[in-house]
Amino acid sequence: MEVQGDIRGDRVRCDHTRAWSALQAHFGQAGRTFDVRDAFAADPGRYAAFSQEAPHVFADLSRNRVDGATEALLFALARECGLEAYRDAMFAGAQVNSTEQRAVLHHLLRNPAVAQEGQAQGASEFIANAERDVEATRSAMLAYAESVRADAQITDIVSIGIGGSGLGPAMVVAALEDIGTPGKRVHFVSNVDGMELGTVLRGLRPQNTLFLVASKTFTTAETMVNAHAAREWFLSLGGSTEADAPLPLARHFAALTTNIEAARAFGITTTFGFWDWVGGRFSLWSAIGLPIAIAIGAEAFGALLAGAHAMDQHFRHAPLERNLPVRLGLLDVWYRNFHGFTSRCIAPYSHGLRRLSAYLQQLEMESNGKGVDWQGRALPYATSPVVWGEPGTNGQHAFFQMIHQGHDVIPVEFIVLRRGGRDLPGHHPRLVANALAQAQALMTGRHCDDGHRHFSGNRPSSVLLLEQLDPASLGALIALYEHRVFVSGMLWGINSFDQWGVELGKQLATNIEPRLASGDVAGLDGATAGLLQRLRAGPVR
Ligand SMILES: O=P(O)(O)OC[C@H]1O[C@H](O)[C@H](O)[C@@H](O)[C@@H]1O
Repeated sequence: MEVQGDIRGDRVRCDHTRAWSALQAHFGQAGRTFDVRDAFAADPGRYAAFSQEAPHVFADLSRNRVDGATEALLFALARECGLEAYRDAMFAGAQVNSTEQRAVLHHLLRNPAVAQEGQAQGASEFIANAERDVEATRSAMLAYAESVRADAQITDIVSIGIGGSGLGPAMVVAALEDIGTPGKRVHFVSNVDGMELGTVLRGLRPQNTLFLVASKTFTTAETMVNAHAAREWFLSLGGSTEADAPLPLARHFAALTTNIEAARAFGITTTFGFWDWVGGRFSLWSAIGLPIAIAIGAEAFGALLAGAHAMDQHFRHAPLERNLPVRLGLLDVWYRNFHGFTSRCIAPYSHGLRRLSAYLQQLEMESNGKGVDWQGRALPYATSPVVWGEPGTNGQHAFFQMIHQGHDVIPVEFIVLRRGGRDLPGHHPRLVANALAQAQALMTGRHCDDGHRHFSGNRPSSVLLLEQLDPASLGALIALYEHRVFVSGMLWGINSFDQWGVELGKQLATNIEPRLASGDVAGLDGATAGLLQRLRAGPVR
């Protein structure tokens, strides 16, 4: 298929720029000793200058260790690296996933123009074809979702998928459970540990269950093992592979995949496709989002897409200085490579967002946890921070001790909703007060001569404020994170869209599994051989 040119040659790695050297000097002179409290005292306009409006999201970045001079250098860095041209090239369909020679076009999945106008003006043939495919698949998938919602016989939907084929839908369905369809339970199964699927199946009846097998490749070992086990369960309880039988497999299984042939070979006739230009961790907007569409309906799914599209437009068109994904991505580089902060804590003050950290771990760490640049050269600097977290206020009673008083500085991202989900009097104000208090405590600290009670302060945090947790806000929030990862990954000179680092372990597991039965330890390292022999002292089954 024809795609736009390969623009790798236009990239400049961050450490090969003048701005990088200038930032190093700036860090030595001012960055290392920067105190946010002094910055507020010196600049009454600081809150406004470091606030950023974006679609559905308002960000307060004022409690970070940056000032105008720092940001000016970071914007210069972005420009020298060629961020704007690279961003535009991604949107135009260039093969920014260079190690797999693939375009990166998940944004097309949420572009309403694809449905309204068909082919965009001036789009390449490749993009025009992709847009047609998107529209056809989206209509079919949403019609199917509505038919499942209207089907009173189906009470339980079991989505089997892992990584990008599980985390996004599971996170979104949890976040939007308030608008979930009554009478439909959506379950997610990822782990190859039979405890997970077994526990879900225990409460189900085959005639009331729809299985969705979600796998981009339709080869992922965990998903295939679980899908085959689900199939066995279904057939053992009266299901049949015959189309005209009373309980046909074809009616109770659907597949979401780029590998339609493999799904058909499995016996699944209802399939919804997507394409190699949708990375797994960017795929919840595609057919992989079918469990979401069943849970919340086609209209709300459309609102999720529209929120993400609004953020796409902001990222494409806002000047760098007022561009929220850009400002956050640059902050990530500043913290990781100059301050040397190794992790970032995600603290959503929202029970609905309880799976957000897990989702972001894949999005950020699988995208940017790389050690070589796009040409395969070893990088002399760190890339992705560790991303972790738990919803507030739970985290406060667990690990916030370390964030307030531990040796490491850990920037925190507070996610706060103006309006809470359920109207239980008093809960939401208390939740919000806690988020604001934590951010305040981290920054201001509190002097005490007793070292145990001393809070050093000057601990950075950001606040992302949403009106409420609705589909549009959630779509915008997720797209914000996607683009932020693009920005920092671009500056670091890495390919944010491959994941070669997951391959070796998969291959070794394939080699080890038969050895658990045979006991053959030939050629294994001492530790693996020792553990294998110990495990064989009793049956592993
Ligand atoms: O959707 P699948 O092909 O089943 O892949 C599921 C997941 O497994 C892979 O190993 C990758 O690490 C992920 O990026 C991917 O999302």
